[in-house]
Amino acid sequence: MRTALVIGTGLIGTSAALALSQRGVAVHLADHDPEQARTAAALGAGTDDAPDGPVDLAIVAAPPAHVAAVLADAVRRGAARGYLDVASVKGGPRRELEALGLDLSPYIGTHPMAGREKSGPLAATGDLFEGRPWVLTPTRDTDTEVLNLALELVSHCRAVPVVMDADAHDRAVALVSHMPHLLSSLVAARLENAEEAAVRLCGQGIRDVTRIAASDPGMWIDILSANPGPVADLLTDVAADLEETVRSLRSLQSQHEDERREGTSGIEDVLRRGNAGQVRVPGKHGAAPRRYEVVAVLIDDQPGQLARIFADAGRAGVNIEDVRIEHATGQQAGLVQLMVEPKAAPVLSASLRERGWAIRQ
Ligand SMILES: NC(=O)c1ccc[n+]([C@@H]2O[C@H](COP(=O)([O-])OP(=O)(O)OC[C@H]3O[C@@H](n4cnc5c(N)ncnc54)[C@H](O)[C@@H]3O)[C@@H](O)[C@H]2O)c1
Ligand SMILES: O=C(O)C(=O)C[C@]1(C(=O)O)C=C[C@@H](O)C=C1
Repeated sequence: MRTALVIGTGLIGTSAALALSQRGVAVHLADHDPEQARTAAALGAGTDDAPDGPVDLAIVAAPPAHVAAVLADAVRRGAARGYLDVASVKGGPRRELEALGLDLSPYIGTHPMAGREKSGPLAATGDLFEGRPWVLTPTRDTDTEVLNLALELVSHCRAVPVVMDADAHDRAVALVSHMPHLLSSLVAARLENAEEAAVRLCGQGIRDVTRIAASDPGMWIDILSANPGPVADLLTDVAADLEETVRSLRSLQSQHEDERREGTSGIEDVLRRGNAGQVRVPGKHGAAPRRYEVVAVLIDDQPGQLARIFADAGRAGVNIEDVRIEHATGQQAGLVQLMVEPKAAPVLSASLRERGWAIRQ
């Protein structure tokens, strides 16, 4: 692929454009808000000048409700040799396109399983998709050339291609993305009118559970409107689990020992099922989940601290597999948790301690 046109230069469009530009593809940027395309261009994602003729690949990264219209317009203009979209839902946009009666052979629906709770080009990064699944939904009618262009895009973004049927994709993301998003919003919503004395105690647990609740409601209304059935089915099951959990908790308040025992076993069941589900969440680059040891380091909230820790870990010959930062409420300090292979944990702790870092157990 030599040339690409990204239509919709927000978080996802600009992230893909940055990755393509970094791999030498000439990227043109377009958005119904020209300011967004200008910002993406200023970030080095490409040019906001219109291409002279058809590009190799047009990437539509507009909100799901606009995808079919934007794609249809691009196809009618003959903007590219191949077309794809990156919307979080796949069945609805495809059916809308079919209803428009277009030849869909130069089109493939795709969905990168990476994102952020922030929108717009300023939130974009060229490495957003690295190691993440990127779903491709070819049909019998999809041109091989278009499938290859999509695979090239996925490879330039260093993502992992996963081929799926559009409706199977929508059922899968209902489970791993859409239902969890609503649950995150519901948990965060409990904080809206909570007492300040409680809110200021927020630790890492609630931060982990509520990060995605900060996302743009407009985008998520689009996503959920295009996949309401599967999400409602899952939430019905969650609601039944919640009722059962409430019953167990009420039993724990009982005067009778056997009822309390039943309550304990109900709660234990929920927690154990949670453990069993959590270990199935894939690890880095889609590999089997790994257990890492945590080396916790207390840092001052000052510029350059993280870079120094990483450099010191490098000097100790230790690869950091993952990292988490907990900010201490009301203090200029934070706890950095470095996840490393179990063998490397004592080596890293000793080496960082030697270099003056405060290690916490
Ligand atoms: N945010 C995520 O985590 C995520 C992850 C994977 C896929 N997606 C999908 O990627 C797409 C873009 O999402 P985003 O998070 O980048 O949103 P965003 O709000 O950051 O960007 C969307 C951009 O599309 C532009 N736009 C809106 N209507 C348009 C139109 N008719 N023509 C041209 N441009 C138009 C907006 O001006 C904006 O710049 C959506 O379809 C979304 O479902 C999002
Ligand atoms: O990490 C996030 O912020 C996301 O919300 C990303 C996420 C997800 O649920 O994993 C959200 C929607 C997209 O369609 C794909 C990815």
